[in-house]
Amino acid sequence: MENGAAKPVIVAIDGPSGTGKSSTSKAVAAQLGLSYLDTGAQYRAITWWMVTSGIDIEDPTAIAAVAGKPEIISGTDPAGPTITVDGTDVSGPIRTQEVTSKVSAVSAVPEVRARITELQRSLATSAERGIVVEGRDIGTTVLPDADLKIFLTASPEARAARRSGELKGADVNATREALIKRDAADSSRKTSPLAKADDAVEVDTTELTLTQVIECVVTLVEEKRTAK
Ligand SMILES: Nc1ncnc2c1ncn2[C@@H]1O[C@H](COP(=O)(O)OP(=O)(O)O)[C@@H](O)[C@H]1O
Ligand SMILES: Nc1ccn([C@@H]2O[C@H](COP(=O)(O)OP(=O)(O)O)[C@@H](O)[C@H]2O)c(=O)n1
Repeated sequence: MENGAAKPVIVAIDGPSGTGKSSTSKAVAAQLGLSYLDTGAQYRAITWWMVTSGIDIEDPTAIAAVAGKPEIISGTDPAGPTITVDGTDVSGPIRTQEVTSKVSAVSAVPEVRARITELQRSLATSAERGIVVEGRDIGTTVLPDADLKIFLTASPEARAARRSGELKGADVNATREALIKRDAADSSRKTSPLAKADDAVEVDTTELTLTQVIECVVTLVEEKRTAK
């Protein structure tokens, strides 16, 4: 490191849907001058490609056979994260209900995970000042040596209320059921399930404001940096 610049810091933030991973990670990265990676967006992007390419989502063998085909590129600036598939901006299309309902099946396929995990590790090691990476298996599998691991949780009711607030007109009960179903699929898959790493700090965000969660994580990162 030249001129005593801080060593890169790697932060892993995992947890189920609607716990605040994306909003927290983006804000923490922006505040600390770090890169930011939304790994869910990568799984959504490969799912979007499978759907638009006519691949049968119910057929893991068919998914595995083409998992290496699409080129997925993530831009890691927290002020404007980007995601493209074969050069096409897919930041909008990856958020549709169709992709959301199919992403767990696609991301359970080991060949898909191997491919995306490789991309994630490469982005993490090339981030000059460090990176905040958010997902489901970052602390357990993708970056087991991360400097700091956070596992965010919140009650299903709070998570559903947050999510249906984003999706105009969405029914809270239907959103809650869909979240619970996706969490169950993500937690029970064989390869790299959603799980808290043994050395992760668990933060229950149910009763916290987003600002409080961001402050809590920034403080934990600063503590780790000082100790490094
Ligand atoms: N602690 C919080 N309190 C209230 N709303 C929150 C909190 N954290 C996040 N949110 C809101 O909940 C929604 C989902 O947050 P997001 O960061 O996308 O979660 P995740 O990435 O875990 O799915 C967003 O609209 C966000 O602004
Ligand atoms: N590290 C990760 C991140 C996401 N995923 C998958 O991608 C899906 C979408 O992730 P996301 O973070 O965009 O989901 P939301 O919490 O934003 O709804 C998850 O439900 C998982 O199936 C994964 O398997 N591993």
